Amino acid sequence: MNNPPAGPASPGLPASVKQNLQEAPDLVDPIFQVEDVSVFYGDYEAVRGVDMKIGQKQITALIGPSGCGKSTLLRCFNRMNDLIPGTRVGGKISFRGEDLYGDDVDPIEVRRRIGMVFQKPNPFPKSIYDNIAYGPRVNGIRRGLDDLVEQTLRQAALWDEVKDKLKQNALSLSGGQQQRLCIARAIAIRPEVILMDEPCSALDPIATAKIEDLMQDLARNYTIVIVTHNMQQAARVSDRTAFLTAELDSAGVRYGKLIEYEQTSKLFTTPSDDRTEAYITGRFG
Ligand SMILES: Nc1ncnc2c1ncn2[C@@H]1O[C@H](COP(=O)(O)OP(=O)(O)OP(=O)(O)O)[C@@H](O)[C@H]1O
Repeated sequence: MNNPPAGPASPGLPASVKQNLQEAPDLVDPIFQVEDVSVFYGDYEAVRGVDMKIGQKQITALIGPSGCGKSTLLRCFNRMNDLIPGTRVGGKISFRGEDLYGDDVDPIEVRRRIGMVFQKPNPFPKSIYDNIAYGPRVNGIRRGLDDLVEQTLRQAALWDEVKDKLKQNALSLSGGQQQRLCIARAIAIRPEVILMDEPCSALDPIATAKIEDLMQDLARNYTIVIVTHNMQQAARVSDRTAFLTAELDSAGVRYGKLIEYEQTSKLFTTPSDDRTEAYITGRFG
């Protein structure tokens, strides 16, 4: 992160996106604190030495070229990497001040508090209603499910489209509706954080716009961390952006590295590292 300033920035974002870049609130009281985090798949170090803080009720975007470790880093935030055999996380991630990887921490409880939405919509092959009610039922909620389902679908901006077909199979919905249902399923158990791994990459621009609007609504109550390949999306929705890239170490081994982490408005207008500027202007990646 010590490169000289990149000079006058000429990032390749459309003027409409640049005009709307907002100053993010200050990063006080972060919900996650990441200290010197490295992730290994067996002997391979996919991500090396990441330090960052994630703001509460903010949207944080992770961007960077393919293979730089965005999804790997994202999965660290709710211990999804634990589910991949041979994966090891070094360094420390604190969640609300507690070591997320501490011996007494239950990873299932972690994933209840920190939900995840994936690239490809993956509703259960059950009714729309049961997709939403599933998590609350598993958590012992039996009463008031109808209200909870309605409230959750409203929060996910899906109620009006599905209220007359709650018993219909969720797989009959469009891709964009399925993804909003997956977001609704994630928020039905009232998590504190929602992790999103390229949630719009399988969607058309109209469905993408709906998810982006939804994210901004949800950020009033939830912390969101999103991996996206779409820089305009990062610029449109996020408060802070982290740019990662893959570098070669002295032994010629590739590893993912955090290059710059800043307010989104700053990163996309006056990046301080040449590599960030090259990426956001489309000169590499
Ligand atoms: N389960 C795994 N086992 C071994 N190596 C993996 C595994 N998952 C990812 N990797 C490797 O770790 C590195 C980072 O991968 P990751 O998927 O996190 O990158 P990414 O930036 O999210 O990429 P993309 O944008 O293409 O999705 C890559 O070299 C990848 O091959």
